[in-house]
This record gives sequence, structure tokens and C-alpha cells, in this order.
Amino acid sequence: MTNTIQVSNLEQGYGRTVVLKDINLTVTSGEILALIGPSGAGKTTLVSTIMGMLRPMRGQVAVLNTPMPNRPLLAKIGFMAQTDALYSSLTAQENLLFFGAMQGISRKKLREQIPHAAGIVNLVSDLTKQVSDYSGGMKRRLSLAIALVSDPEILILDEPTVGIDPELRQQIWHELHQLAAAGRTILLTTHVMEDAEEADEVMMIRNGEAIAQGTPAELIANYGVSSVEEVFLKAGRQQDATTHND
Ligand SMILES: Nc1ncnc2c1ncn2[C@@H]1O[C@H](COP(=O)(O)OP(=O)(O)OP(=O)(O)O)[C@@H](O)[C@H]1O
Repeated sequence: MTNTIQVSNLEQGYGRTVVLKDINLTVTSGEILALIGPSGAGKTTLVSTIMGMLRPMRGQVAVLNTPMPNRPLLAKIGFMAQTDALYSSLTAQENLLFFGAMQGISRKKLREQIPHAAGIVNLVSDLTKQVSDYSGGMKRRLSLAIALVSDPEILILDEPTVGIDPELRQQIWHELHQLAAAGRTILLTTHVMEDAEEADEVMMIRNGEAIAQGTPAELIANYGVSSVEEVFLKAGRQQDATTHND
């Protein structure tokens, strides 16, 4: 197992506002890490920093032992942003071909990969539809298929399960587990506790701080509770108590 993503003592923000404080995390190959936290906690800021879209204010971020930002490394990462960046006048198939080609995949490989990626998100029968006729959930699913289409070494997915029904969610998790078993590294953000329970490792972020970190089973045992949701609530209360005592 190699350390694919390494974040050390990261402080990050916008202008003078600090949004993330002292974040440390490691994701190894074959591992799925879920970042969970309420809206505004700093999850997207962390993901954007790992992708190299934001330069760290303090601390280090490395992907495959290379400090980020690093443009050539992006070819190894399948990224799904929180907002769908799709060409609405093109069909889903054309979007997949375009974004796949941008990642340097041959047309031959894309012809094999597109039905597979579309199958994972249940879009095979809608591939020839124009994206302007897609629902919000279908657009999310297409964005996920685009992240998967190059069969990348690393997947970074910002809220991949939003707008996805429970049955498809299960199918997507099945695929993510298979990808991890094949040695891929997966980091995703979520609001949903069920997603955190599926992950190998969980980092709970609240008010820009990592308030709890570990495997779901470790967290449940360490906090003496019976679910990941209760861990989050208890860790949040502890954070509030510490903040009020400062
Ligand atoms: N471009 C920006 N400029 C200034 N502040 C920003 C910017 N982007 C995010 N923020 C602020 O940083 C904080 C963290 O936002 P971020 O989007 O990282 O949270 P999040 O956990 O991803 O939330 P959500 O789950 O709603 O996506 C928020 O207070 C937000 O207002």
C-alpha cells in the first residue's frame, strides 16, 4: 500500500478568512476515505486544495508524493466537482467522448469504457439524449460517469450521491468497493451518514476542524455509541465545549 494522498498541517482559506485549521490526512491505495460534515464545514475547500485548484495557505498537500498544485498529475485523477460542468447542447455520449479525450484516452479505449461507466450510473439507455433534457440527478450521474471513464488511479468525488436514489446508491458503492479492491484510491465528500458507514476511513469536519477520524468501527467503539451519526453528534458537542472553554 502506498500513500496516495497526504495532507499535513493544512491551513486553508479565502483572503484573510481561515476556513480549514490543521488538517492531516492520508489516503492509501485501495482505500476509500469519506469526508463528512455539514454545509460550509470546508469539505469542498479541502478537495479543491488536494486537486491543486487552491494553493495551501500553510502546510503541505501531496498526491503520489508530488506537491500540489501539479497539472500533469491531474491526468491520474478522476474528479467529480460539486457543480456539474457539462456541455448541455451535446449528448451524454458526446460529453463522455469529449472529457475522455481531454484526459488523453484513445477513442478505442473510450468505446469500451463508456458503456461500462454509463452502466455503473444507469445511463446506458439515455446516452444519446441531449444533456439539456437531463434531470438534475441524471446530470450528477453523468458527472460521475465522466470521473470514472478514464479508469483513473485516483478518484476524488465531491458529493457523488446527491440526487441519487437508494438502489443506484448501492450500485455505485458496489462499484467503488470493487475499484478500491483493485488498488484505486478514493476520496469523497458527503452529507449522508450511510455513505460514511460504507467508507474504510472517515474524517468528520465541522467548522473547519477535523473533529473525529478513523474507521467507522473504531469511531463507534471510541465514542461508546452505536452509529456513525451519534459519533458525529458527540464529537460536535465536544468541539463546542472546547470552543466555549477557550
Ligand atoms: N470562493 C470562496 N470565497 C470565499 N469564501 C468561500 C469560497 N468558497 C467557500 N467559501 C467559504 O468557505 C467555507 C467552507 O466552504 P466549503 O464549500 O468548503 O464547505 P462544504 O463543507 O463543502 O459545504 P457544502 O457541503 O455546502 O458544499 C464556507 O464558509 C464558505 O462560505
